[in-house]
Amino acid sequence: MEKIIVRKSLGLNGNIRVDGSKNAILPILAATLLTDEECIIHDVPYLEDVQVMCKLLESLGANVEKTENTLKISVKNIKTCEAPYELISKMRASFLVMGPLLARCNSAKVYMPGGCAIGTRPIDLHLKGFKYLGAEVKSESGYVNAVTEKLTGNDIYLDFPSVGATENIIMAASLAVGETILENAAEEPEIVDLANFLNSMGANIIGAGTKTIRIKGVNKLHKTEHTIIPDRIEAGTYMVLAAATGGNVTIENVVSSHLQPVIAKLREAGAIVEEYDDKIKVVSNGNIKPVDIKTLPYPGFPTDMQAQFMAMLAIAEGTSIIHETIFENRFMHASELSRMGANVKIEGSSAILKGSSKLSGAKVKATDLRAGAALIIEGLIADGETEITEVYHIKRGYANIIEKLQNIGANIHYEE
Ligand SMILES: CC(=O)N[C@H]1[C@@H](OP(=O)(O)OP(=O)(O)OC[C@H]2O[C@@H](n3ccc(=O)[nH]c3=O)[C@H](O)[C@@H]2O)O[C@H](CO)[C@@H](O)[C@@H]1O
Ligand SMILES: C=C(OP(=O)(O)O)C(=O)O
Repeated sequence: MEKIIVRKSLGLNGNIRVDGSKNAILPILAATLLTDEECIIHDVPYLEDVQVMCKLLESLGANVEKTENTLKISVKNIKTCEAPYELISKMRASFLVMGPLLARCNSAKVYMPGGCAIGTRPIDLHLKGFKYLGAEVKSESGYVNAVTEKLTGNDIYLDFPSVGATENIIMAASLAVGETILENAAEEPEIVDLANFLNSMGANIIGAGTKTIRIKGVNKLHKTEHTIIPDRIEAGTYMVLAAATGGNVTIENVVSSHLQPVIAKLREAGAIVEEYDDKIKVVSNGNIKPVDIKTLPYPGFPTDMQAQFMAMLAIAEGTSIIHETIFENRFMHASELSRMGANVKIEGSSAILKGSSKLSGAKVKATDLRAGAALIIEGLIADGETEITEVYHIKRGYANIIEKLQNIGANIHYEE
């Protein structure tokens, strides 16, 4: 069983380049199903999730060509409108093929992506969107079946600004007849990247990045070439890691406007954060001040950075409170961090952290992707050695993380 071994490594120093965004490329890969022409995608992060999505596209009829950091995808013909269980069940984002399949073939059968360690993660808002666009949607045992004569634009209000539902609806509405107005849409930068990708294929989408998105359906989408935005969560993870270890690290290939809540909270915690055009430098003496955090939809503080901050705040001089409002079960990392000496108590959707400077390495388990990142951060500031298992979670979202951290002086490696 593969493990990550981490030893205390303070004062990390150097540069790290961030890859293209996982959460941007996954919907964009799904969107390639909307055209029979070739899509070329640059700055591709070769993550486990990207490999799964490519396999899923291939199972539906895509021809996928990989070269260094670039993917060429053509889906001349859709072979089947049924997305297989084995691939859909591997990750949540696989459900994003439903909107494109429905738009291109007028029918789709997709297995439920299911819940996961961070919450139940229902898909009701995606399905509500398809129904409003004129599809007949049936949830059968374990899968969703949807058919339509032709999708038709409509006004859709999302009860919650779900990232995935916004993406699925935008993709489906792009080839619908007439206009769709999506209210209370998610505003994440990854939504903007998807809309830019679709517009470059000939779609007519305005308002992405705001709460109201207008999509005028077009008859056909065509070939395109697109570069994925930098991964703000990967960047944020390295920023926290630099602050927690008392480092001096420059993170390259970042859009600092995507990281404002993370920057603000790091500054409150005592780190110096300098913003440049496409770089951010984090300098810290390792003395962390307590801060309170509340996760919120963008532009609020991202839930995907909550675990990493918890790891850092474990050594703060005082009490911090973290309130998780997006997922109902996203504190699985708390008990793993406690094994290393973090003083954290969970009360409903809040975690109360009493800073403790005494952390020591332990055998711990990555319960999900960001939990895994948090354990790496904790391992770098804890005395002795930390052994992290279930590292496949970490590989879902961080390409070459071990090499990147070794390059800035971290004592970390894989072990079989
Ligand atoms: C691949 C990808 O982009 N993943 C991101 C995406 O996930 P994802 O798109 O799954 O997240 P959503 O924004 O949809 O989910 C947010 C909340 O809405 C709920 N919900 C969602 C859909 C639905 O139909 N019904 C419903 O109740 C979810 O259970 C959750 O509690 O946004 C999350 C919130 O920023 C991030 O943590 C994930 O990293
Ligand atoms: C929760 C995450 O991703 P996903 O939605 O792909 O599970 C994440 O990136 O932290």
